[in-house]
Amino acid sequence: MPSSLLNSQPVVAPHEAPQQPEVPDQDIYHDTDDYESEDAYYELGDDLEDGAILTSANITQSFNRERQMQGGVVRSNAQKPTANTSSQINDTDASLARHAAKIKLDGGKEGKNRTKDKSDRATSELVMDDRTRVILYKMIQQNHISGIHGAISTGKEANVYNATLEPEDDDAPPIQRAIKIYKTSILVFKDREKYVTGEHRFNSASKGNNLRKVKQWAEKEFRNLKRLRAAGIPCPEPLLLKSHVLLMEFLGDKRGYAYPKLREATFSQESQEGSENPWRPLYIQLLGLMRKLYQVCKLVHADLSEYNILYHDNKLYIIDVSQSVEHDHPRALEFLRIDIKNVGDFFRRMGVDTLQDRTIFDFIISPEGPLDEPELSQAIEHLYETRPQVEDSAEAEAKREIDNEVFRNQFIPRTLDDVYDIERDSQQPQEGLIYKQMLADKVVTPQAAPEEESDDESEGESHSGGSNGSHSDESIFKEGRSRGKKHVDKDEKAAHKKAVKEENAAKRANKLPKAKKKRLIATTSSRRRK
Ligand SMILES: Nc1ncnc2c1ncn2[C@@H]1O[C@H](COP(=O)(O)OP(=O)(O)OP(=O)(O)O)[C@@H](O)[C@H]1O
Ligand SMILES: [Mg+2]
Repeated sequence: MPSSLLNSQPVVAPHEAPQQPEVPDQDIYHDTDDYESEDAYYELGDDLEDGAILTSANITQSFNRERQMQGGVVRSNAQKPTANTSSQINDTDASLARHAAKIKLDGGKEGKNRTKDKSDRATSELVMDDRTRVILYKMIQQNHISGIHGAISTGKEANVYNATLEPEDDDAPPIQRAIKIYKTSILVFKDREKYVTGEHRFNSASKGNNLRKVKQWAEKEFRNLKRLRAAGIPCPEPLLLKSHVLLMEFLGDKRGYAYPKLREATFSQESQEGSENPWRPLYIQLLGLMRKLYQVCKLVHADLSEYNILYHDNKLYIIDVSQSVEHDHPRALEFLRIDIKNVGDFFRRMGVDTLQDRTIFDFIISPEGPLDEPELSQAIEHLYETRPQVEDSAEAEAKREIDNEVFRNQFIPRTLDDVYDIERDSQQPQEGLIYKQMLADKVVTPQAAPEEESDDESEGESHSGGSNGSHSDESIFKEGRSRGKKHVDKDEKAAHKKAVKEENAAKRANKLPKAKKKRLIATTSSRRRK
């Protein structure tokens, strides 16, 4: 690949803000410092199918799109698009290809924590198309890594490789890194669609070719990992994102062995001999992390299980957050419920006395309560202490399982519009409502909505005491702010209408007449033309 192609100007992807400044070549990588503020992808040949040959035809398309995105401002060398039209993407570029020997995709550290799927060979080939190879070469050239030493995991959606960076100090051991490369194979897309659809961060970009979609997931993972880090949730630090290739901190030892997945965790002889099941503290730890993820990061993992948690030294590390969704995603609570089930199933298999799914669900989504350790663990212990006492019989166990099953199959409305019969539901104690978090439980103060809520003040006062189901059924509705002005007193409505009318009349008085405005526009634009 000729260097002229690599150095060509970046193309702004169609879904991004056109006013973004162009970035010089060295900034093509999103680095961790400026990433959050940067909402745009800057990428060469965004519109190409993965692995496609760069021909003069699609260069023209890409150039035209770029021009359109820049509001029709054509660059000075418009006749010569910066990409090389006479070469193909898999032409070798001497300066980059010399790095080829530093990339080893197969093998890796055999034996220890290595996961492989059936089509290992095919998948590693698939993921290493020309584009990916060039990205890796550039990472080496720009000294983000020094080499790749084999796969840690080759899966359906992504391969993860172990890479190292040689430190400046020759005596120091190499710095371990992990590189996750998302696959662009068509098979994985259908499954993933549900996480991106409804995700407001990705609304405008949800349509597009495979590469673009894969880039969204990579970007999602990068951003989500940053949020987790910011919240203090143990996870790999995301270091660099380039297209569908994510460079991150390596969770493992100095020799390049990754920490085991939770399902493969082993405990010291000592902790196994203790009276407590060694899995229990990990269960408590995980529930705390799930609450923090929801409350602080505003995310639901959406694929949480013993496979996406690494374990080391009594500590859990959350990984694989590319499918995680915002807590206001239409299906967030549904995904959360599945996460809770998977986590509970695993720990039950490990012999832990787990809490009911519904109890954990409420604990995670309740806005009140602690967000940090040790208070988080204490709050969970409190849930154990206060749970209804059930005998330890097979019958009681079956009942618990039925309760869990009922909860898992309960319909979770996305909004109150989805609720079939809110009045009927309101007759039930609010504790039992799966959508109770959607109901207003606080009085809306006059400051928050000065105009409409002033007459609710007196009503509100009497309910201001309790926020957790302490009010009567009726109060649920009184306290909530109804839509429209149905609840407003007639006289007040009239007064409001009058005030609005007067305001509009005042505005009209100062308004520039249409004809005058037109004349003004015409004269200024004709002057500009001259
Ligand atoms: N930062 C890291 N450090 C060490 N090992 C990692 C890291 N990230 C991932 N891994 C290893 O790679 C495996 C797969 O990673 P991950 O779960 O992120 O990929 P994936 O999206 O699940 O891929 P697939 O679902 O296709 O298998 C993990 O189980 C873990 O063993
Ligand atoms: Mg995974």
